[in-house]
Amino acid sequence: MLQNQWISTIASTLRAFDPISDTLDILIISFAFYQLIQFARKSRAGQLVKGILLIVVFYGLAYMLNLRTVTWVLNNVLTIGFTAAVVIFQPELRRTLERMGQTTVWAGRLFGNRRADPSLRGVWQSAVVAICDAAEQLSDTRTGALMVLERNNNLEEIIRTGTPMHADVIPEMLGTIFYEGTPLHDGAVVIRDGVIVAAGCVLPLSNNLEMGKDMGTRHRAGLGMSENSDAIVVIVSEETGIISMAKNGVLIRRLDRQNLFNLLQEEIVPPEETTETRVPTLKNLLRKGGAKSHAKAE
Ligand SMILES: Nc1ncnc2c1ncn2[C@@H]1O[C@H](COP(=O)(O)OP(=O)(O)OP(=O)(O)O)[C@@H](O)[C@H]1O
Repeated sequence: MLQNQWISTIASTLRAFDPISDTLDILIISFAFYQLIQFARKSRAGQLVKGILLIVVFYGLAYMLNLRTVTWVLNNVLTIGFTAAVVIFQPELRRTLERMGQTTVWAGRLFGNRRADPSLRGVWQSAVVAICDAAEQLSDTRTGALMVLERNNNLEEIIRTGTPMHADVIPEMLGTIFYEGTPLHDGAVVIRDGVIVAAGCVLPLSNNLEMGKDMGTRHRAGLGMSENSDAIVVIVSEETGIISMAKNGVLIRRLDRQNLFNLLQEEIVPPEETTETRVPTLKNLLRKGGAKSHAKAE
């Protein structure tokens, strides 16, 4: 009897299946679950998600066995727990939403993706050479350094914690900033569009428990910055002289000048302008539109 009921339910569900909208439905839900699992795995919310799943399983069992009081308690625990989780994991959720908002290449270009702006290619190319030269020299002299290379995520809040400046990226300038004893040597330098825009900046520290004991707070700050934004961070250890690069919460260690150059070239230097990349950005169109109307007015 129960079996027949199940079969007729499945049959009616299959009959109502719309290949287009239902496939889309399944794909969206699968993607959402995949993102949720990724979020749980990457953040400290992993244990919490396991706990919630356990409560959901108990809730299902209690419901099937018609345990009314247990069902009522678990129902309330889940409702309150969900609200509490949103409050407790607000930073992680915010970061995840910000990551989702990070534009794809095309959308990025449309809204003015600096990473793909060919007009910055020259300035970034010489900045990358200077950063590599400086990192090598600082490593030789065991001078600690922290350099944040801004990409698409705006680092205005970080810049505000330091001293604003506008200086070309040259090895001598970086060497002077990080020379112990100078007022700006503590903290990080922020480089935007191939120009040093601030020094002595305070970065968010990473909570990563897997970081080696041989790494101090400088590395923790560099890693934290890369977890909280799409910036690339170059770190020179004061103790060991080891050069590292942090990207998306991953630290690549023991780089020599050539390795660092190759990585930065790939990550930071905008590609050469070709007919394919010559896509008008919304920003440029607005700028051009503004310039035209300005010219007409004159
Ligand atoms: N939150 C932060 N933001 C920016 N810079 C930081 C931050 N925390 C530490 N630093 C930088 O790191 C320096 C101190 O780091 P610490 O002494 O822990 O590292 P260390 O022992 O020199 O090791 P290593 O350089 O190998 O990481 C500070 O002087 C400062 O310049």
